[in-house]
Amino acid sequence: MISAVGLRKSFGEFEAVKGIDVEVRRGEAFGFLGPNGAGKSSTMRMIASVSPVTGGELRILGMDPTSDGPAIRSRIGVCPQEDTLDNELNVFDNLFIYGRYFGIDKATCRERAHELLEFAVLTDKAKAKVEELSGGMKRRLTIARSLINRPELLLLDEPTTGLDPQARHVLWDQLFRLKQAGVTLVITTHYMDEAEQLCDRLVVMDKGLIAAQGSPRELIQHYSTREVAELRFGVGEHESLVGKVEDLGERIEVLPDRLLVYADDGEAVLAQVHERGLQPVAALVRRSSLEDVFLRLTGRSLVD
Ligand SMILES: Nc1ncnc2c1ncn2[C@@H]1O[C@H](COP(=O)(O)OP(=O)(O)OP(=O)(O)O)[C@@H](O)[C@H]1O
Repeated sequence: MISAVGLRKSFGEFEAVKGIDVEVRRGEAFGFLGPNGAGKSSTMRMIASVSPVTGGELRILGMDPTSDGPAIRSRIGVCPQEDTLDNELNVFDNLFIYGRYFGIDKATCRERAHELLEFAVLTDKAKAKVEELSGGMKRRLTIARSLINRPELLLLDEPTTGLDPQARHVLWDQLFRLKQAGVTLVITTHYMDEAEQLCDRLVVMDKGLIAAQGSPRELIQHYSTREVAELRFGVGEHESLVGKVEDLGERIEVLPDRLLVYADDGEAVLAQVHERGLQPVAALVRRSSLEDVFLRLTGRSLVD
């Protein structure tokens, strides 16, 4: 569905994407995970064929965005980071009129708009003004709108940023259903839980480059241990305690407010910590996540 080789994007002197290789296969959910400024949106805009490629090769559905932009855009759906719904129109017309832009005939537009309202659980809001919708409803409508041309490939730029946890889960369910229906999804996110929930494969992006790629499980297995013991001591004590616990794990991370000890058996680490007479203010054991992968690869946290 997408093939990028040495893909680059520059804005003047500044290189936002510094040569990345990506292959997205039909039917999968593929993620670009990375912090703000990593180059995710710049990559998505090139894939959406709305921002010119500066260097390297890019093929979308086998076509070249430089020469085949209109043909590509007619076969993909794009859900941008910011809601771009038309506040002047009601919910139904946001779908109907958008469909007309694609040259779809009125009867088909009407039929699809009704179907999509149902899919987005917004049928009873058909006549409502956009401004009356909650943030979650607006995102669902934006996704519904991006499906009006029955795209094979759907691009979603940070689909759940700014939504509360419940609204995020409803949206994930909507995306999951699309995937089951065979739509290829490409998602950018800086939420590790979103990437873990939705993506079959993902790339971790940082500073315009790909730091790692694979399935969430592969990345965690490759770059982290099974578990992590999180130890919270008094403010300013963490650095000085590293020497007392570093032999307990395969790796240690010192964060401003806690020590992370990476080991396959986190409970055994905690037992040793207590045996050594150390008394953390708080301690817990959890499974490794993509956040740990990111920390290992970049020394930074995903969400700052
Ligand atoms: N039109 C532009 N002109 C100049 N610089 C830009 C432009 N668009 C993006 N950039 C810069 O390119 C870098 C990558 O931005 P991009 O939006 O692709 O990152 P991102 O990973 O999507 O981050 P975010 O999560 O904040 O959207 C940033 O440093 C940004 O300031």
